[in-house]
Amino acid sequence: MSDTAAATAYPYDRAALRAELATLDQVPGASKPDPILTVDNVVRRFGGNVAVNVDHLEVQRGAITALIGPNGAGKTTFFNLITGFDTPSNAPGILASGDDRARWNFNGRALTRTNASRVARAGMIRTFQLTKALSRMTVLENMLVGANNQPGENLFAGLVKPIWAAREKENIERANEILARFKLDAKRDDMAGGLSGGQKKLLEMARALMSDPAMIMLDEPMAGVNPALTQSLLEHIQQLRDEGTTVLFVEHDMHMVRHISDWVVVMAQGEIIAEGLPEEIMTSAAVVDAYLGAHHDRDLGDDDVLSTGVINAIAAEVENESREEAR
Ligand SMILES: Nc1ncnc2c1ncn2[C@@H]1O[C@H](COP(=O)(O)OP(=O)(O)OP(=O)(O)O)[C@@H](O)[C@H]1O
Repeated sequence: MSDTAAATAYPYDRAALRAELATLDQVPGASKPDPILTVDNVVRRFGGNVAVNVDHLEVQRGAITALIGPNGAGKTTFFNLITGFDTPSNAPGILASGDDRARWNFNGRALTRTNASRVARAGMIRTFQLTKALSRMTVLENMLVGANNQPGENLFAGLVKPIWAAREKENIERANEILARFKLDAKRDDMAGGLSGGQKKLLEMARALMSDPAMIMLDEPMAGVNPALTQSLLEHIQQLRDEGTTVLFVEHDMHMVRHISDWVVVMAQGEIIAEGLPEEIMTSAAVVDAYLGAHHDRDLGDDDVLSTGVINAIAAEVENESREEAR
């Protein structure tokens, strides 16, 4: 790409995207210039425990958005809901119009309460905190499971050998390309069960790309990855964004959050309590005070800083500020 093309290739040019994000209100539920995902009124209860209670969230197309928050904040449950692996607790048809209050739209399509395989076909693909690599299949076979044009998915195509064979060939070629990019090509015929934890994470991300998603949702991509593979994972995520894929990821590793995200959403006790640019979310005076108290010399990159107490302190701080502004 020429320099001029790169400079005008918004939203995939990071500097332009960042500049646009910097003009936004840094408040929970902030409107984005071009949201790929919009979520409203999503509630999930487990008995008396409200795990997720998201009023409104917009995820900017083409950006890397980090979803952070302490253990039990509701991040994974939120991922499960949006991707059809779980269903909201709001009763459908609660409005007089018979409309479902919980709703989310992705890439121009209503996906509320849509099952996981349809969500995947709509272009929203997720990975899991604990990798779901199928250990008794080879690496290549795992990749083929990720293709969303598998012959078996369509009875007609499955029965007609030429269509089946052509698709399989196409899928194998694509799998080979992606495996090479992730430096897993040498492992192609090995059982996935024999890969290291970090390689399984890479395989999971590689498999997610088989269906060419518009948005990839990564649940703790760095957990269990050794330092040697960390850099490689970071580069893959940034490369995806640079190619136009929207990335939404949950992560406890604050160095990673600060290093690669364009926007940060903070969740606590099921709610979105703050949103903003990474440097502002992690260094704004209110947040630093709330996180660190007297320890101003400490780096917010430290994982342990994100304790529940600290997040609750931020929530209180944000609430106080909005109350003062309302006066
Ligand atoms: N299947 C379940 N049954 C009962 N409670 C659940 C279930 N899944 C999650 N929860 C509860 O919902 C809340 C949110 O959990 P969730 O795993 O979504 O948080 P999280 O932010 O992803 O945490 P972590 O960072 O530790 O992964 C927690 O209180 C958790 O105990």
